[in-house]
Amino acid sequence: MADSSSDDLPPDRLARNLSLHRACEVGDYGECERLLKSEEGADAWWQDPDMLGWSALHYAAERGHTKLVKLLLRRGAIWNASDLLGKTAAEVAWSNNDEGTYRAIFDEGVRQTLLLNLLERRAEDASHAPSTSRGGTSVLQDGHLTLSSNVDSSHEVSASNDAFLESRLSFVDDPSTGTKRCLDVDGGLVMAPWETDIMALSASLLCDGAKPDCAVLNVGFGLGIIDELFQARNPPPARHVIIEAHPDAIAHAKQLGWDKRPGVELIHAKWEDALESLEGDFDAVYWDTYAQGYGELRNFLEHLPNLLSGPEAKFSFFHGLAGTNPFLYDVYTRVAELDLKDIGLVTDWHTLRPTTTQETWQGVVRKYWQLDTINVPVSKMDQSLFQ
Ligand SMILES: C[S@@+](CC[C@H](N)C(=O)[O-])C[C@H]1O[C@@H](n2cnc3c(N)ncnc32)[C@H](O)[C@@H]1O
Repeated sequence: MADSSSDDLPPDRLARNLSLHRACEVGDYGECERLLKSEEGADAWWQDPDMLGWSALHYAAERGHTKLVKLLLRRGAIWNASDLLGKTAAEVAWSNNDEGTYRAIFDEGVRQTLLLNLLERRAEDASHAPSTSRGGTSVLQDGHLTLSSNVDSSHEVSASNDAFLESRLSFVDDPSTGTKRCLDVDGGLVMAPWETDIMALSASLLCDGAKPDCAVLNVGFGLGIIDELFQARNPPPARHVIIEAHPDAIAHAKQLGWDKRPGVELIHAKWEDALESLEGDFDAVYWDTYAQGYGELRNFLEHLPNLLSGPEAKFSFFHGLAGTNPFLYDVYTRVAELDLKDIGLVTDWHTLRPTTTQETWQGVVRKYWQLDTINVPVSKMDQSLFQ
């Protein structure tokens, strides 16, 4: 929630903010316009700490006043502000089956996120903000989306790719399957067997129908689950490149013999560095790293056109961005789709209902996945560009 307790506000401003909330509740568009217009007006972003942290947007969304929702968004309402229970206005609309209002907030979220991504890319050289997707709170801390959260994970290694790569990993028994899982130094789950179904779907979306002597690139070894799935194909890929940056993950891969498998090239480097010298015409490319967020995925996309072998080549990635909040997850799905379109790729989303149990999260610092279904993408060059 925005940091503004009622005690901090002068009484007249507090009164105007409360009036705005009441006007939003009853759908008085004219009164809202009046309150928001004047220089001394109400704050569209203000959240009432005495009312569960609701904002004017929550009230307007709850009552289905779509036109008012749009007005508030134009006048500074925060599209992804959550109340004290963690609910955004869009989720309130969704729970009322109000698709129109949900859509209005969703569109604004996509617009703002794309804009922020663009600005961030321009400012990239000046400051490279740390970000998280896997491992960190699903509430992103990278400036793309800032939703208040009770969990402060900024001190954890998953908040910075460099800090993560300098810290130790442990490969330990997974309590739900007995096979291995990989944890970071803070107990963040880097990779675990519950994701095997997701990896299997991704591998089959990428490789079904590929030519027998295909070339695949996997970024991020983790437990090597998707790599095993690529190798299990008949015949296995003629060329199988794995880029992995963490020394402990490389050691684990070597222990499993990945450095000696025929056709496999195990590259110990950050993908950001490895791609500079990687010769590649890949038929399938998969991206799944850790302690990186949407900004890094977007940077990776810029390399994709050079990596893909041609119109039939495919790309996929682990979409865990905002994996604890269905609304933000939807926004990221759309933003990724638009960014992929920007580089000439068309994306199909396949949904999967992953199975997790209580044991999946035993001994783990945070449950980074809490949604019922995951969106698994497969992208291919827009065929209409070749006609
Ligand atoms: C979630 S795991 C990948 C899991 C894998 N898909 C599997 O099936 O087991 C993420 C991996 O990405 C690696 N990684 C993190 N940052 C990286 C970077 N900048 N470049 C390359 N690999 C990176 C981590 O060390 C980790 O091994």
